[in-house]
This record gives sequence, C-alpha cells and structure tokens, in this order.
Amino acid sequence: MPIAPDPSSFPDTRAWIRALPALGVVDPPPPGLPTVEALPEAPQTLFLAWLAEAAAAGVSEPHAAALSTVDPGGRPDARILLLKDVTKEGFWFSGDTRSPKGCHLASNAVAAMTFYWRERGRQIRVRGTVAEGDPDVAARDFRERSVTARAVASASRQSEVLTDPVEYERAVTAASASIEADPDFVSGTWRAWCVVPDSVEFWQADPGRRHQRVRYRREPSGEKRWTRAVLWP
Ligand SMILES: Cc1cc2nc3c(=O)[nH]c(=O)nc-3n(C[C@H](O)[C@H](O)[C@H](O)COP(=O)(O)O)c2cc1C
Repeated sequence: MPIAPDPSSFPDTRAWIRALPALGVVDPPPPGLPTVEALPEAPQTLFLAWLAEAAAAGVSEPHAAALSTVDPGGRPDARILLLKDVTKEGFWFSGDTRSPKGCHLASNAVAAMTFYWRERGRQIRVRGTVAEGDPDVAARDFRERSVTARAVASASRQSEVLTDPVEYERAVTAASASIEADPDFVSGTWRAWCVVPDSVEFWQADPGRRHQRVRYRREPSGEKRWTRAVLWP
C-alpha cells in the first residue's frame, strides 16, 4: 500500500488531493475480462465469481455496497449497506421501512447498488427496480441478527434527530429484554428488498488507464434475456 503524502507538505488542499494515489498496480492482477461471447449468460454469475475472487484475495467487506435511492422530490441519496443474497431475481439487502431509504423506495421503487473493491481495481454497478421480498425472507434475515442488532433495529427511529441519548438507551434495553423473552419476535417494519437489475456493469482498472468495461442490459422485451456489450472506458 503506497504511503499517503503528508498534507502539510503541499501548498493547498487541491494539490494534496491530486497527489493521493489511485488505481495503482493490483497485485496479483485479476484475469482480464473475457470476450463478450465468453461472458456468462446472466450477470449474477459473473458477479458471484468476482465476489468470490475478492473475498479470496482478502478484500475487506466485499459485500458492502453503496445503495442509491431517489426521494419523492427526485433528489438522489446514497448510503453503504450489506448485500444479503444474490438470486436469479437479483441483489438483496435489508433494512427498516421507516428509514429514509424505506420511504424513498415506497415512493420510487428504483435503486442502484455500487460495489468497489479497490484492492482488486474492480467496480460493479447494478441498477434496477426494487421489489419487496416475502415476509418470511425478511423474518429470516431479522432473526439471524444478534439480539442487540435486532433490538436496535426495532427500537431505533433510524435517521431521526436523537435529542436524548438516555431515551435511546432505554428503548434498546427494553427491546433487548422483550426479544430475549420472545426470540421469535420479528419487527413488522423490517424488510428484505431485491434490486431486480435491468443493467449491471463490470469495470476493471488498468494501471495504464486502459480500463475494461462490460455491461449487461435486460432486453426491452422484458424477457429474462440479457444483451452484453463492451463499453468505451
Ligand atoms: C458497512 C456498513 C454496513 C451497513 N449495513 C446496513 C444494512 O445492511 N442495512 C441498513 O439499513 N443500514 C446499514 N448500514 C447503515 C446505513 O449506511 C445507513 O446509515 C442507515 O441505513 C440509514 O440510512 P438512511 O437514512 O438513508 O435510510 C450500514 C453501514 C455500513 C457502514
């Protein structure tokens, strides 16, 4: 890992930021992208191959992604969360319907999920519509969380202003006690959501800046068929 330059040795912030290293040599380099004809039929297959490669190479939290949504006024927002599953339907994540992201999805059921694995010089961009999973998918996801994580999820008014930390402590303590008394409890506002992709792009860095990109697009017929194309970098 190259040492970041000391900000005090630069005339201004811009000069320092410009000197920060980016897209350096990836060691060992990942294999190049196959030709379009040799790409797997569905983007999920290539995604899972890249995810496995990133995990095996020691990328930290390779299942963390930026989820971008759009609020009712058309303003975009994004936050990091964890990918929970990849199926033939799409890319799954979970959260609370009362949160800003939950409200965005209720009014505008579209999203993008963006993965960046800097240690592998790879980015994946998933775009699509968002479908709510069946309640049993959300219930399983909720029950797999630790007691504290379940308590925080059910007691928290996520992203609201917290004026009294004592109130938060009390709410989480009370929720923990009731979850310990009823381990099957599932918060009614917990959801599993699926980004049903209509576009998935795979981007691979090249230290010489001849980056490689391929994009899968759902065919307009709406059939579960994909067209694959190489993009200009
Ligand atoms: C590594 C990481 C993983 C996270 N995982 C989740 C998650 O799975 N679900 C979730 O709702 N928030 C998760 N968060 C918190 C979100 O980034 C965000 O703060 C929260 O969901 C509120 O977002 P909102 O106000 O846009 O709804 C995670 C944050 C980080 C940094």
